[in-house]
Amino acid sequence: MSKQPVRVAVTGAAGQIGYALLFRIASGEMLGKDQPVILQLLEIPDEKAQNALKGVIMELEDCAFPLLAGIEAHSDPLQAFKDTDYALLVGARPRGPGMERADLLAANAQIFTAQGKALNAVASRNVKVLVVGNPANTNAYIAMKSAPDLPAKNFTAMLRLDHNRAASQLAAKAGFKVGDIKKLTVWGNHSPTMYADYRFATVDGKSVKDMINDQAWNKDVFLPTVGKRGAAIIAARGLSSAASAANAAIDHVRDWALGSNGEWVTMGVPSNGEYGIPAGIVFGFPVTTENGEYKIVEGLEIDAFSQECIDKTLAELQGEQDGVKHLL
Ligand SMILES: NC(=O)c1ccc[n+]([C@@H]2O[C@H](COP(=O)([O-])OP(=O)(O)OC[C@H]3O[C@@H](n4cnc5c(N)ncnc54)[C@H](O)[C@@H]3O)[C@@H](O)[C@H]2O)c1
Ligand SMILES: O=C(O)C[C@H](O)C(=O)O
Repeated sequence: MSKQPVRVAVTGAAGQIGYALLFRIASGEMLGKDQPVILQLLEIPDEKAQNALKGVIMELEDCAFPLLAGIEAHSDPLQAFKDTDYALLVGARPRGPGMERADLLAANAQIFTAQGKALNAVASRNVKVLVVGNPANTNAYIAMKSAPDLPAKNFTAMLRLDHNRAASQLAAKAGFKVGDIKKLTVWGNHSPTMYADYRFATVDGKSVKDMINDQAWNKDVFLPTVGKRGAAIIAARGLSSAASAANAAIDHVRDWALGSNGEWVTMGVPSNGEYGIPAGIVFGFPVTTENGEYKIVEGLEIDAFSQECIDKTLAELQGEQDGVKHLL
């Protein structure tokens, strides 16, 4: 018997990431090749954005995806999030010329407060939320705080792009196949302060740290390369990463919904105090996923260098989250 469709809301649906994301969701790459989906797409109430969204919908129709059970276009989050099972919050206010970081935080706080409230009011009580729009961890925190009737654990931020970038850099350095790496993680904020940690990583049971055995490369090449990869792509393309970000969103939600088969993946999730991260901070952690739930991998040893890196990214996040407290 065929499955009932699930509802997937995507915000910023006419943007760059949306264009790289929607077709893959509709083809079954995110929730499985047997799972019909209804897309509930949100764009700003602006003629140009709504027209662009119409064009994207025409293209979705023209793909004749057998799993695409419906498409809706909206400009109001209360309609876009109605009964939704998944919400991918991609749309955000980009930093404009002369805009200070505090202005960016405030502009996004407004968007994610409204969207959190709308999810609280109308989404499925089990909605799984992924925030992609930057600053992703803080936006997820704002949405979570604005949705007190939904489980806090259902609000997550995207660190998977950092995780995938780290895997790829390590594979190139040590000469293994990128898909063979296990037990890699990225701690903290989706920003240049993130800490990509390969101390526990293995390939065919062998330690990646031992294979590389070069702490200077870790500190001076690997971490800055992964941390500044987004900026390097903007410099090269003149636009921020979109296909790789959409790919990471697919990976994040697929593993959350369908399970990681015991493997570690990185998700930005609200802390319950693990590793000394204050409760409620949305932080990148290693997790395993099963039956639609994630579980933070606990008990890992944190050495002095790692603690220093974790403290730095935590301090940045606390600064961001303190900066929006008065708006919540
Ligand atoms: N977490 C990550 O790893 C990661 C990676 C890459 C990009 N990003 C972020 O993702 C976001 C989207 O990137 P993009 O390249 O698609 O940008 P984009 O500017 O091409 O598209 C964003 C879209 O969101 C829409 N939008 C803005 N505010 C909205 C709102 N309140 N409701 C609904 N839609 C809204 C805009 O109209 C636009 O169409 C940016 O914030 C970017 O910095 C995050
Ligand atoms: O949009 C950006 O500022 C960069 C993006 O978060 C990325 O990591 O590629």
